[in-house]
Amino acid sequence: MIPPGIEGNLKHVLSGGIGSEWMPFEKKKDFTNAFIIHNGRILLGFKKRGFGKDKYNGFGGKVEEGETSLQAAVRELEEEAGITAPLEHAGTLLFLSEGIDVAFEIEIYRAEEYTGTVAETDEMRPEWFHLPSNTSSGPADWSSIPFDQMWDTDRYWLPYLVSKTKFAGRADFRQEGDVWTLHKWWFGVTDV
Ligand SMILES: CNc1ncnc2c1ncn2[C@@H]1O[C@H](COP(=O)(O)OP(=O)(O)OP(=O)(O)O)[C@@H](O)[C@H]1O
Repeated sequence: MIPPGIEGNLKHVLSGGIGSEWMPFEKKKDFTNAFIIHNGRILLGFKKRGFGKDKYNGFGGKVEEGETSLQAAVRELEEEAGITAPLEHAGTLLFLSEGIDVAFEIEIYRAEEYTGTVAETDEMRPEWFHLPSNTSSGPADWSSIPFDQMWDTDRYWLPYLVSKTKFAGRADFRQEGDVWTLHKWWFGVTDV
C-alpha cells in the first residue's frame, strides 16, 4: 500500500522497517536536492553546516516563496556548488522525523551537463565519486559511493536516480541528538 503523503502511479520496489504505523503530519515543506552525473561519476557535497551536517548529499535547500521547485533547485545548485545545470526531475522523497511537525517534501533533480566550475562554498565541499560502470558483468559495484556517510535512505533511491527511473518514496526517522534512525520506509517507481 502506498503510504500517506505520496502520490502517483507507483509500482512498489522496496520497503521495510519496524514500525507498523506511519507518523502523522500536519503540513509539508518543500525542499530540493540536485545531483550531477557526468563521465561515469556523481557529484556529491559534504555538508559543512546546518541540517545534515557531516553527511554527503546532493545540493539543495528550501523552496522560497514565489519560486518553483525547479527554480529553487537551480538556485541552490548555483549557491552551493557554483555551477548551473539543465536539471530534470528525477524523483520525490517525503521525509518525516519524530519531533519535527512538518514533513519535508524533497524534489530530487539530475543533470548530465553543467556550466561553470565546481567550487567549494561555505556550506558544501563538492567531491566526485565513481558510479558502477555499465559495461562490467556481475552485480553493480557501488562501493565508491559513501553511503555510510549519507542519509540511510539514499542507498535505496540513488540507483534509480542514476538509471533515470522516476521514483517516489517515504522515509520516517527517529532522532536522538545527532543520531537519526530509519524507522519505516517505502519506495516505488513510476509505472510507465
Ligand atoms: C532522509 N532525509 C533526507 N534525505 C536526503 N536529503 C535530505 C533529507 N533531508 C533533508 N535533505 C536535504 O538536505 C538539505 C537541507 O537543506 P538546508 O541546508 O536546510 O536548506 P537551505 O540551504 O535552504 O538552508 P539555509 O538557507 O542554509 O538555512 C536539502 O538539500 C534537502 O533536500
